[in-house]
Amino acid sequence: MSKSNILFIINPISGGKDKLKIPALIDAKLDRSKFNPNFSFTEYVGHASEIAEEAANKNFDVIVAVGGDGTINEVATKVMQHDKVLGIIPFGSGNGLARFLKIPLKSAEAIQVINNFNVDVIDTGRFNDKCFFNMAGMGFDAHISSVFAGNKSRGLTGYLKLGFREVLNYKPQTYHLYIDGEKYERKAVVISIANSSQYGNNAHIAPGASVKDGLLDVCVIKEFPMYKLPVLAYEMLNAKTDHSDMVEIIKGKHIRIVRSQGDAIHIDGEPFFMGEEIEVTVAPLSLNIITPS
Ligand SMILES: Nc1ncnc2c1ncn2[C@@H]1O[C@H](COP(=O)(O)OP(=O)(O)OP(=O)(O)O)[C@@H](O)[C@H]1O
Repeated sequence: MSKSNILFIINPISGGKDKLKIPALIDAKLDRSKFNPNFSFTEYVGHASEIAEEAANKNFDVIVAVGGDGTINEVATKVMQHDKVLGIIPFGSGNGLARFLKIPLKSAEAIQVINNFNVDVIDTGRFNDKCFFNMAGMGFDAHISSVFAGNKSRGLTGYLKLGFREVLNYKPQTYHLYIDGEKYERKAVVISIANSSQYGNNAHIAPGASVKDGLLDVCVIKEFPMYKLPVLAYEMLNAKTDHSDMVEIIKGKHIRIVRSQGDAIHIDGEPFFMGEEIEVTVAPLSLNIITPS
């Protein structure tokens, strides 16, 4: 069997520590009878996407994102467009997609998953012209993401501090949702469109979501009194939001969202701005990805 050229794209600012040690660890653990490895470190936002595009146009068959959901998004978009294979070494703060796919968070074990080379195919989402792989949405979390983006370092603690500060002033919005022909009007704090079940850090907003069902889960977090925040956190950490009175989940293939004003949205946790109308679709079984068998 001929060896695959494999490129590891490492994001030095994503949440995990010790990324500089990754090349040495890969050198020690990667199965050289299957792979010829190469490494690149990202230097700015969007760089992972440029590196992945270049690698896909050269002779790399497998491209590995070493980072969190944002890095995975940039790399996976190019991998999918060029019909290559994506690998993940989770190194983010949340690692939503990696956790959902049960890719080990310990790097040595994640490298072993790559060595085993079990290639699966999963659904992906579109949010207007942008691809998403784990979760995209709008509302309070997107607002926080856009404020947090100015921070030099990532990490859960800073994110939580900012969240507590902003939550007191945040006002819910009214959204018009058109899901596979049905119309819903909802006042919400957050609208999340879930491909996998979880936001990251084992917070499951859409416990019944599957990346292989050709559907997206529209999760509406309704306005709720602050004292119920711990209840929502408990429900998410225990994957119980499908029975919550704070969260409504509607599955669909084609979703149009109309809101009163353009505002921040997030795509796999990274902030962008979009206008009042957003079209969301699913591309069933469209990404080749290495998962534990
Ligand atoms: N050298 C760099 N300097 C600044 N930003 C970078 C650099 N390299 C990559 N980025 C950006 O960092 C963003 C966030 O990375 P990533 O999502 O991997 O980490 P995270 O936010 O800690 O993880 P998670 O999304 O799982 O919580 C990516 O969108 C990427 O564009």
